Amino acid sequence: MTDTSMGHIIDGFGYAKGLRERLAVKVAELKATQGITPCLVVVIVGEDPASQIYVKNKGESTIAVGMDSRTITLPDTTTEADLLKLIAELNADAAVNGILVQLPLPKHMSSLKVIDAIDPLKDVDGFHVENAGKLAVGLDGIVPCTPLGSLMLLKDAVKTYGGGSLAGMNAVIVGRSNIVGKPMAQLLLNQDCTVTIAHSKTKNLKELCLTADILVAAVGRPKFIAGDWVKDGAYVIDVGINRIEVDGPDGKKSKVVGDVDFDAAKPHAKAITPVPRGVGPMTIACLLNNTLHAACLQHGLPAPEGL
Ligand SMILES: Nc1nc(=O)c2c([nH]1)NC[C@@H]1CN(c3ccc(C(=O)N[C@@H](CCC(=O)O)C(=O)O)cc3)C=[N+]21
Repeated sequence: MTDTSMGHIIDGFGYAKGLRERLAVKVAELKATQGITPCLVVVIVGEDPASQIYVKNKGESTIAVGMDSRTITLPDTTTEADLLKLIAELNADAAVNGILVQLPLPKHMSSLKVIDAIDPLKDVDGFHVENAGKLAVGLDGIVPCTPLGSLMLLKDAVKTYGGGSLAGMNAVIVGRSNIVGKPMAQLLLNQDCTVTIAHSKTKNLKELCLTADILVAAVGRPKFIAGDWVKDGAYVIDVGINRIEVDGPDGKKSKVVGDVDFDAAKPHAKAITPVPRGVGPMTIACLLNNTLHAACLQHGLPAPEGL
């Protein structure tokens, strides 16, 4: 590749580190001026080892920015009624500012019902219908962490490498989940992008992707987006976190890859997020951002600005 204005790697890890540092300053201010220490409670049901790693990371990052962190681990055999009862207790506990119930939940529970039970003001995932609805109609609410973090990276990259705003860009989002695809579409629409949401039934997906100035991959399938699906000069945001087995020097080992074939896509892209160290660390940093935001809302204080 001779064109040095292409293939920039978006440093999500570094951006997230900076965001966490700025959050730590705001948390210290809130403590000093209001005597409030934001508290995040993470609830995990079952013993899925991958989930436990994320939960441990979340807890450590929460403490590192000066917030209080509690993790509640419940057995797989917990009933939905028991989980709803716990959520009601956390809703009523004034010391708790944010509640995150780790997904997916065991099959015998309805995640919609569980999320619906969380006080929307404490819903730091931004998954409650009230927060989803606010985002859809353009009211201030809590915005889901992964789309929020993705937007921050995208705005920064377009500013750095494109010189302008997102207005008028063609955005194609591959994936229509409530957690990433749909809220990402709302955020990009609010930025005056022309947004298309693609999914498993979309016809001519490759051709559609090739129209994208902004391509967001949130399908959950390793390397699903091939290099020749990326238009030259596009901004590529890879939301996928897929653990795959690869051959290492001493047998099989596990590795994390995205939904985009990074090596093949990079020469086409203006800028692209890697996996790991792209969107993932931003998800955690935005969770802390949302916890601080939630604590402010609950105390009738304005949301922190300039982060
Ligand atoms: N209610 C709920 N909210 C969530 O936000 C939520 C959830 N449930 N369930 C599980 C998924 C997964 N998730 C990740 C967050 C950060 C990284 C992350 O920081 N990954 C690093 C390391 C990846 C690695 O090496 O394993 C990276 O991408 O660089 C990964 C995964 C949040 N989730």
